[in-house]
Amino acid sequence: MALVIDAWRVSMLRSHEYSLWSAIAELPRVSRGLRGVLPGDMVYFEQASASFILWLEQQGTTVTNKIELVDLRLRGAGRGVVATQNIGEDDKLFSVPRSAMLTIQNSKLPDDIKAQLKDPWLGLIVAMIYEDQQGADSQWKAYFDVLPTTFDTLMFWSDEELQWLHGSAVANKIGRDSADAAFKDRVLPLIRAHPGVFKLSDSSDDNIVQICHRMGSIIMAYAFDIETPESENEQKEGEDGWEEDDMENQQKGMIPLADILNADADRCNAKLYYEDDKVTMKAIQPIAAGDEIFNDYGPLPTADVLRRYGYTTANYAQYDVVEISLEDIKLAAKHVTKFDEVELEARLQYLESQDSVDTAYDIARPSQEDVQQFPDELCIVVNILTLPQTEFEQMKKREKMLKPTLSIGGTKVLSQVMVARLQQYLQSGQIIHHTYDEPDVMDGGEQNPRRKAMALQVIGGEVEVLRLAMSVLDASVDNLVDGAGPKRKAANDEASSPTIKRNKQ
Ligand SMILES: C[S@@+](CC[C@H](N)C(=O)[O-])C[C@H]1O[C@@H](n2cnc3c(N)ncnc32)[C@H](O)[C@@H]1O
Repeated sequence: MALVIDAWRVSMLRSHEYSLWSAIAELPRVSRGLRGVLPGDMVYFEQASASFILWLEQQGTTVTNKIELVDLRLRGAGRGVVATQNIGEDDKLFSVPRSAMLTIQNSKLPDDIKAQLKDPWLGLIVAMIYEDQQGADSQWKAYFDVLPTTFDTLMFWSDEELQWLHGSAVANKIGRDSADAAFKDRVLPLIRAHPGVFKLSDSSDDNIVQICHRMGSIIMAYAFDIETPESENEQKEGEDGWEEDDMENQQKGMIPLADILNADADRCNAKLYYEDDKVTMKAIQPIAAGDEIFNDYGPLPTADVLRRYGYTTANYAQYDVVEISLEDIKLAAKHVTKFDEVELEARLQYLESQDSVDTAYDIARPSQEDVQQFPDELCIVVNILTLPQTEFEQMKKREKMLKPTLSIGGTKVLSQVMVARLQQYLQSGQIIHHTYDEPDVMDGGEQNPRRKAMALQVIGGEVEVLRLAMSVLDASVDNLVDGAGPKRKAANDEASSPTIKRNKQ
């Protein structure tokens, strides 16, 4: 099928002219509507898009004339791609040559520096810093001009803003300190050791670490795990007779245009296919004219979408989870059983010896496909922690683990944990003062109302998971009298085998 780059370019330039001029005519109205988007930004945004499209063509990218790059800042989604005509399933949307990808291999970073960068993430960060510093001399200049310079990912939230997420385990997963340490210990010395290469001699250490954070955040939200071309695999296979592990065949890289697609759970309608010399984005279902083209970020909880990508939509709520820690479980077990530390510790040591205890567990929504609301591993832990002493001794002697069907004791422990977790969420203050549909969350002089609204969405989703879990635990009390326990999904029923499953999370 012939892909028509000219039509794409012309259509883009037309739409560029149209949107540029109509935007200028409507500036007072548009800029009021676009929070934080100033008139100068509008022009720069359009120009950067137009240059990017010309650059794609120069790089050998081919694009169907049925799609268009659009400005979605009104709904806080930056740039995106929409269908301008109906698109059929399997239709090619665009192909990007491998030579246009920004990878450490394709970068002009000197080979001796590349050789020192074994970590794919840090390697790509350094390659991007190098290319960005080259300015107009970089192959990717026009691409850098459409990449973001500010972020709403959690890495960039202030401590005060992170308080809005109080209760959610996501606040502990940001990894700012470890990223800082990696940048200071491994990237900074490399950059300082090659002042002629990186052109950052005038920048302070803090400044360079900030640049690392910018590139790291772009990679987190935009990069792909790039599959090695089949031909290279065959070559390698031929050399030593062994097929390489899939993970080893992947490197991190930026794929211009493929990464302009936004994503939303349930609305993914396109997929990237790797070929020897290029990657091709294809429609995986019919797409109607006017519809946005979406990629897939996978089944991520809202909290992780916010952490990694800096936005939230209601569609990810189906994957929301509440993390409960082993510490929370121990406290609740102590309260329910009245066992002393020694007794509880003996059980934990036993679980540890069986490789059957983890530091935290996720409680999921009951509706989540192929995911247990209460993981079997968790059920076994709370059952064993609450087992009467004689039964615990017998179990050890028999060398057989309990079934993962929740016991009365286990259910009580989990109920206690849910109550304790709910209190932690309440301490964020958000649940008390706001509800989902209270628009005043956007007002009240808050410095960053969008961030606050997104935090509220995360907390609201996780509290809903807790509420659903509590109602299942409550309802199971009657069943427990018959020893049935809370219902689990049929698909997971193999887990009720008498031996414990050993898959650590
Ligand atoms: C791979 S990029 C997509 C292109 C991006 N919109 C741009 O203008 O560069 C991922 C980023 O796009 C934004 N994004 C992706 N999907 C979104 C959605 N459904 N709603 C809002 N923003 C979205 C987020 O800022 C995310 O970090």
